[in-house]
Amino acid sequence: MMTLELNYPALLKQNAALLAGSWVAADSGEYFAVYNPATGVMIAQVPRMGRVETERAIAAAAVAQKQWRTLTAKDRSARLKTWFALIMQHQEDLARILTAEQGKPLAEARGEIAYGASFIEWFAEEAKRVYGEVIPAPLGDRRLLVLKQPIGVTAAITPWNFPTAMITRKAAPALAAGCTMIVKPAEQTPLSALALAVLAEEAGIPAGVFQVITGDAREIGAAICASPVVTKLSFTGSTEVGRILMRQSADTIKKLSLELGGNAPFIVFDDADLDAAVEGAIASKYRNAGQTCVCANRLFVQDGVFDTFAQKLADRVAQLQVGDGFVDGVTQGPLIDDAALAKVESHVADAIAKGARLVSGGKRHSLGGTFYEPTVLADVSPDSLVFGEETFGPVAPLFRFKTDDEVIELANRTEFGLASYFFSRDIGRIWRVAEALEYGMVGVNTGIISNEVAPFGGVKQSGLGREGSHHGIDEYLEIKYVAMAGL
Ligand SMILES: NC(=O)C1=CN([C@@H]2O[C@H](COP(=O)(O)OP(=O)(O)OC[C@H]3O[C@@H](n4cnc5c(N)ncnc54)[C@H](OP(=O)(O)O)[C@@H]3O)[C@@H](O)[C@H]2O)C=CC1
Ligand SMILES: O=C(O)CCCC(=O)O
Repeated sequence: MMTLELNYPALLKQNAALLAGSWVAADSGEYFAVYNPATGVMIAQVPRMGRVETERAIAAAAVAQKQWRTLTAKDRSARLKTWFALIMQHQEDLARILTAEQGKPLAEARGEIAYGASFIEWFAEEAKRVYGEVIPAPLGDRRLLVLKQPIGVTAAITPWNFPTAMITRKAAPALAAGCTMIVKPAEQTPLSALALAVLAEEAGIPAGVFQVITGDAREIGAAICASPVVTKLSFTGSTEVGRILMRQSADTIKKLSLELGGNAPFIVFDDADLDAAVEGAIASKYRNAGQTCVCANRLFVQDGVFDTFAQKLADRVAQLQVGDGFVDGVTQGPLIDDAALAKVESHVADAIAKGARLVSGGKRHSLGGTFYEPTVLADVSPDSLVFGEETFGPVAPLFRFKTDDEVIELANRTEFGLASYFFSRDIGRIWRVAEALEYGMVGVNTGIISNEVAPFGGVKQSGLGREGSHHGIDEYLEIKYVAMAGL
C-alpha cells in the first residue's frame, strides 16, 4: 500500500463516495482498489456502487436542484469562487493525489489542478451573466421574451487522463447555471474526483448538488441514461462508449455533450519556424505521455523540411526524461495500463511493417511496467493504423507531403474532427488552411490550445457541444420563449 504524504490528509478519501451529502459505502459493501500506474502499488480502495446507489443519487439531486436553482446567481457564484480558492489552496496535495493515481509528472499535475480550477473561477463569473432577451414583436400588443433556465439534474462520466479538469469543466457550468450534477469518474482515477467533492462540501455547496459515485461503469451509466429525471449527460472518453451512451439516452431524449476521440493532424509547412514547430510538437504530442484527445496524432511535414524537422524533433525528444512522476525532472510518466501499452506497441509495429523508419524510441522503456520510450517514426504510410486511430501514447508518426491541397485532404481524411495544428508564416496560407481544416479547434503556430475562456469541442464523430468559454454554460441551460399578448 502506498503512503501518500499530504498536508491535508482528509483529501484522500478511502472507502466512501459522496451521495446525498453523506460519505457512504456501497450497499453491497464491495470496494475496488486504485493503483499507482508508475509502481503498481495500491493507493486506496473506493466503493463499487451500481444501479441502486445511482438511483438514490438521482433522487437526491432532484431534491437539491429545487433549492439550488432558487439561490441568486451571486450566491451560487460566491460558493463556486470559494470552491476555486480551496482547490488552489490545496493545489499541491491535489496534484500529489493526481500523480499517484494517473502517473503524469507532478509539474503537469499541478498544471492540471490550476487548469481545472480555472473553469470553476470562470463559470463562477459567468453565473451572473446568464442574460435573456426581449425580441421586437411582429404585433403591437405583444411582448416576446426569452428566458434561460437551468436544464435540471445532470450527470457526467469522465475519463482517467484528466481526472480533475474533465470534472470541473462540466460541473462548474452546471452548478453555475443552477443545475445539480452526479459525477462518475473513471475507475483508474476516482481519488481526484472524491478530493474535489471534499472541497465542494467545505465550500458550502449543499448536499446533493455535487455528488460523486464510484463503481460499475455500465450499471451506473445505464441507470443515468434510463432516468427521465436526468435531463443532461456530459461525457468525455472514447468514441465507442460515447456511441453506447448516445444510444442509451435515446429513450429519454437526453441532451448530450460528448467529447470523444480525436485524430489530430499537426502540419509543418516549408515556411514554418522549425524550432517553434518542434516545441509545438513536443507540447502537443508528449504532454501526458501522449494520452490526450487533442494530442497530435499524425504529423505531416512538407518534403523540403522533412529531414531537418525529423532530426530536430529526435534531438529534442532525446531530452525527455521518462520515469515516476514524483521524481524531479521527469517529463513523461507511465501509460495508464497494459491495454494502453499494447495499443502503442501495435501501432508502432504496424507502422514499421508498412515501411516506416524508426528515428528514435520504438520500444518499452527499460524501467519496465507501462513505461514506453518517446518515439519518432518517419515516412509513415497513410495505410498504417496510426493514420486512422488515435494512438494515445508517446509516438510521433511523421508523414511526408508535397502540396497544400494534398495535406488538407490527408488531414481531413478521418471521421474525427477535434483538434488540429499547423505551422506556417504565410498569412494567406494561414487563413486558407485554418478555414479548410474540418476540426472544432485549430492551433496556428502553437501546440497548446486549451484554456477556460475558449470553446473546446469537436465536429464530425469527435462529439457534440462545447466546454469552457461563454458558450460552455449554454449546454446546461434551456431556452424558454414567453409570448405576452393583449398589452
Ligand atoms: N476523449 C478523451 O479524452 C479520451 C479518449 N479515450 C480513448 O479511449 C480509449 C480507451 O480508454 P478508456 O479508458 O477505455 O475510455 P472509456 O471511454 O472506456 O472510459 C471513459 C469513461 O467512460 C466510462 N465507461 C466505460 N464504459 C462505459 C459504459 N458502457 N457506460 C457508461 N460509462 C462507461 C469509464 O468508466 P470505467 O473507467 O469505470 O470503465 C470512464 O469513466 C483510449 O485509448 C483513448 O483512445 C480515453 C480517455 C479519454
Ligand atoms: O484529452 C482530453 O480529454 C482533453 C483534455 C485536454 C485539454 O483540455 O487540453
